[in-house]
Parts: sequence; C-alpha cells; structure tokens
Amino acid sequence: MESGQRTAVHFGAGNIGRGFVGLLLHDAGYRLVFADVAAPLIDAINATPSYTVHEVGEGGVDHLVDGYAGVNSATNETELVDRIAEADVVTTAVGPSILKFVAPAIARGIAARPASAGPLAVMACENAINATDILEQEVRAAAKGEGLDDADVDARSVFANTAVDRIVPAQDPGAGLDVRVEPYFEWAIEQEPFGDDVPDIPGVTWVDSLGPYIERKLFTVNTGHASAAYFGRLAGAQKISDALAMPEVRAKVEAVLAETKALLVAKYGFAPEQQQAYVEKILGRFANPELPDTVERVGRAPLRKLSRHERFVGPAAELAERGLPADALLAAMGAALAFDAPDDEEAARLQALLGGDSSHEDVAEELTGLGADHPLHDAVVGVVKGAREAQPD
Ligand SMILES: NC(=O)c1ccc[n+]([C@@H]2O[C@H](COP(=O)([O-])OP(=O)(O)OC[C@H]3O[C@@H](n4cnc5c(N)ncnc54)[C@H](O)[C@@H]3O)[C@@H](O)[C@H]2O)c1
Ligand SMILES: O=P(O)(O)OC[C@@H](O)[C@@H](O)[C@H](O)[C@H](O)CO
Repeated sequence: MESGQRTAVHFGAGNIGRGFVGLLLHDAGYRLVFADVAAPLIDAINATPSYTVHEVGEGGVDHLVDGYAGVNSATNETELVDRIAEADVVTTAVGPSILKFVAPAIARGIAARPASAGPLAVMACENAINATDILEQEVRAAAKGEGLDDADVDARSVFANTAVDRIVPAQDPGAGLDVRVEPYFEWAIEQEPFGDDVPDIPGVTWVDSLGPYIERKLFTVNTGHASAAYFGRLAGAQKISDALAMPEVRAKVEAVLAETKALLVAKYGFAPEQQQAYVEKILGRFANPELPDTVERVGRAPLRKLSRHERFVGPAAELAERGLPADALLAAMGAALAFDAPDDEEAARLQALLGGDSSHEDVAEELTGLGADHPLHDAVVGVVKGAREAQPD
C-alpha cells in the first residue's frame, strides 16, 4: 500500500459493490478492501489484479478497477477487523437484512482503531430508507460488547445515510469479476454528519437532507422497476427491457409512477414537470436493451418489497392517508403476490403464506404491517383475496 493512501473496506463484492460503490471509491483514490462471505468470489478477487466495469448503452465507456484486496468476512475476522481499524471509510452493499451480520466486525474495528486515526466514515448503500441508521443501531449495540459507550462511538466514527442508483444486473457466470452496468449513476450522501471534514469522493452528490432523495429514488426507480418486473413476468417477459416494450405493461408501470409522482409532488413540493422528466428518464433506463436485467432479479425478495415502508406499501399508504388514489400501486401489489420464482426463498415463503389457512386479513397484515384502522387496509385485503383466488390449485 502507498503510504498515506486512504483505504476503504466495502462489504458485499457483488453487483453494486464491484460495479458502482467500489468503482467510485477506487476512482477517488481509495485502496479498496472487499469483504464478502462468498469464498470463490474472494479467491477470485485475490487472484485477479484488475477488473473492468463495462457501461452498456448510450454513452457507455469502460473503467478499470485495480489495487484492491479481498477478505473472507466469514472465516477471517481477525484480518477484517484489522482492515477496518485502519480504514477511512466502510461501505456496505449486502442487502438491508444482512446489515446486522456485518455490524459486529465494524464495531470491533472501531474499538481497535488507534487513537491517532480520524473517525471512520460508515455508509450503507442499500435500497432502504435510512439504511445507515439501521446499521448504526446494530454497530452501537455491538460496540457495547467491546466496552465502547455511545460517546466513544461518536468520537471514532461518523454514520451517514446514502441513496445509490445504478442498475447493475446479474452478471454472466463466465465474466469473472467484470461487471456490466448502465452508464447512469447517482450516489447521494447526507453531508451534515461530516461537518467540515467531508470525504473527497468525486461523483457523489452531497445533500443537506437525504429524505426527499431516497424517497424519490425508492418510490420512482424501485417502485417502477418492481412493477415492470411483476407485471412483465405475468405477461411472459424475462427481461425488464422486454417487459417495458409490451404496451400493456408499460401503461401499468406509467400508471404506478403517476401515483407515486402525485405523492412526491404533494409531500416534497417537487415541480410536477421535473418529476415527470425524472420518470421519463427512468423508463428509458429500464428500456435499455443492452442491459441484460431479468424480472427475477428485479422482483427478488418479494416479502421485503411488500413490507410496510418499502416501494409499494410505503407510497400507497401515504396516498390513502391523503385521500389520494393508489389503485395502480394496489394492482402492482397483486402482481407481486403472483411472484413464484423457483430460486427465491422469499417467493417460496410468500406462496406458502398465500396457500395457508390464515384469514385474508391476517395475511394482509403480516405482509404489509397495515392494521384494520388504516385507510388502505380493506383494499389490501381485497388484493390478497384476489391473489389467493387466482392461485393454481
Ligand atoms: N444491483 C443493483 O442494481 C443495485 C442498485 C442499487 C442498490 N442496490 C442494493 O445493493 C445491495 C446489494 O445488491 P446487489 O445487487 O449488489 O446484490 P448481490 O447479490 O450482487 O451482492 C451482494 C453481495 O453481498 C454478499 N454478502 C451477503 N452476506 C454477506 C455478509 N454477511 N458479509 C459480507 N458480504 C455478504 C454476497 O455474497 C454478495 O456478493 C442491495 O441492498 C440492493 O438493493 C443494488
Ligand atoms: O435491489 P432490490 O432488490 O431492492 O431492487 C431491485 C432493483 O430494482 C434494484 O437493484 C435497482 O436495479 C437499483 O436500485 C437501481 O438503482
């Protein structure tokens, strides 16, 4: 390692890890350490001196990433903690439900930091509202076991929420570490936690308040994406771009995005024409025929996607609370309930729940967290009833 070079430990060397977060940190001059539990992936990282991020679609160029190392976080905690102790930045792209598993090593790394080291910047790059807050809670809980109280954690680390946007599909098995991505990206990070010491990461959009960014991203990109996946899969499409090319699917996705636009405009005061331009841009990204993205990847983990504060129920509940329509979102939830992809563990649990004996009301509440007193409750129960009646015997 060059002396004085900043280092970053990134958890999750998968699609977004290699194809986006790792790339931007590399280009910012950080020496990267990828931490992952997939042994063959870590072996490949340590055996391969560089990989290429191929941007596919209009304006796409190639980027070389090198100078990194890999640590197996399942089997080599000693090295992982050492790396975190000396790092400037820790990022994650592992999935929101995995954050609790990476938190203990981060806490141990914070505890092992030399007094001379500056605070560790910790940023979760997941599709979830305030994912870093979730990680921070887990790290603080684990830090207590290391003898650190909250003031010690405050002195040694800075936690900042982020919103990451770049479509990175599943990769060809023969591609090695190379990653195909779309040319577009946005990485918005809240600035305030860093005070006057904001990390130098070119390409990042530093924002005062992340709430509008993450909700606009999750309720437009991810709501639209998931709608295209679920409606598209029902219509027989395998690729997202094929789904968008089906007029009836595109119309349903546009109807969903008209509803989330109404919410975002009412809630955050976005100019309607600005939000519409954002929607059009995103539909163009979904339609990129060079991006081999599948309805299975985009529809993955349907229980997470149907949960209370996620891309469907989150905006639909707020629309209902405001007395605004959410019929297209409810239709998309109905399509999500039909998601029975064979290799998806959450899809199997979803289908078992729908096929079980619980009442429609209990299933609706278990899936969405909406109680009987919520204005969307009865409509969601109707969606569950419809999905159960449509289930094959
Ligand atoms: N792919 C995208 O287009 C995209 C875009 C924006 C945000 N995201 C978000 O980024 C996150 C990762 O998505 P992805 O598409 O890269 O998934 P992925 O499956 O390609 O990568 C996840 C990686 O995390 C690793 N992992 C799992 N458990 C771990 C653990 N305990 N410790 C360390 N590593 C662990 C896996 O082995 C895998 O390599 C998700 O939250 C996703 O919503 C994805
Ligand atoms: O990663 P998920 O499962 O939350 O959502 C699937 C896709 O919508 C998502 O990965 C997008 O490609 C990404 O969020 C684009 O920025």
